[in-house]
Amino acid sequence: MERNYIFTLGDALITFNPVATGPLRYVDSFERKLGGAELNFAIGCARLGLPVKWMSRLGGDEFSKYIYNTVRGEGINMEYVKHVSGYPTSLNFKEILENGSGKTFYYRYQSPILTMTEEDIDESMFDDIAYVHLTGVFLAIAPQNLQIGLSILRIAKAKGIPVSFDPNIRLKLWTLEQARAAYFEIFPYVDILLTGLDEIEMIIDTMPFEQFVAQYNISELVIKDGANGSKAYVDGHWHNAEPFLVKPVDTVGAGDGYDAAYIFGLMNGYDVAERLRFANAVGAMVTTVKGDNEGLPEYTDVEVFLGQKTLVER
Ligand SMILES: Nc1ncnc2c1ncn2[C@@H]1O[C@H](COP(=O)(O)OP(=O)(O)O)[C@@H](O)[C@H]1O
Ligand SMILES: O=C(O)C[C@@H](O)[C@H](O)C(=O)COP(=O)(O)O
Repeated sequence: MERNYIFTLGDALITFNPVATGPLRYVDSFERKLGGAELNFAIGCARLGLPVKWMSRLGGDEFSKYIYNTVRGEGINMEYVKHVSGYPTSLNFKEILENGSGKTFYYRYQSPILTMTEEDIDESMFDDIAYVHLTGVFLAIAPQNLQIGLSILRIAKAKGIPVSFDPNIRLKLWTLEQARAAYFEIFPYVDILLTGLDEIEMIIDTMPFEQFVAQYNISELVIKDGANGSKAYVDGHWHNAEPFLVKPVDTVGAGDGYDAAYIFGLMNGYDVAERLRFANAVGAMVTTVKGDNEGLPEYTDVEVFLGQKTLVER
């Protein structure tokens, strides 16, 4: 069987984007949108043209139907998405400031994904998988999710499937100590670590990056740094990539889009410099559109952004 799919799993959110910037308490209207770190990643992959499977659980409410139809419309494989009744879709209200930076206010107590167990993971599910991508948001949502994540990673390791991981640290969902304990169980399975600069510093504290990757046998440490661009430590060398100058309106989702773009680069044989440049472009593009995933580009949009192609508009 051909291995061509990317596999990810996580919780979907209905994300309410404020129509005005500033403190949430003064915002009286919101736009109903879609979120969830791994789902944003899956949409990012699908828009770039990569086959992707997103595993999840959806409730039986109206929001879950909207999510199902939207995700299906993006062309994401939903073989491992099931509806469960009695669990309402989780909500996320965003606060956005003038500079596009955001805060998250979760209403996420009984997510449908709490019904997922280790028994839902089966070796045969990975026969056609080329890459596995997990993030710390899934791990943070329920205590049993670490064991689910580890089962997936053990299968990936046994089958030689490369694993990427984004800690996506969310201290509104768990404590730093809980997060670190889980991450250090995950790291030995990780090939490509995609992380924010501030979060990797929180996780490994004063340990030098080079020592950390050697200790956990991580082949690529990719560090995202917002408006400063990104860098990677690969094969014993650091590679820096300049940021693109954009006017951000909503920075939430840039990291998820970056991850999808970086994996796209790997799957298409880009060298490190090309991967970083391509992913920087996608991250920057995401910040220019309101919503976690509305700014995720198709491949042609990136070519246009990079000046490699001219679009005929009318
Ligand atoms: N304001 C910005 N200007 C230009 N590029 C940006 C901006 N914000 C994010 N990016 C791009 O998106 C990437 C991911 O954003 P970042 O905020 O660092 O991710 P995360 O949310 O995972 O911490 C950055 O490394 C950069 O390439
Ligand atoms: O899944 C969540 O809890 C939050 C996501 O919906 C959120 O949009 C997100 O993860 C964005 O992350 P970023 O790409 O690091 O900004």
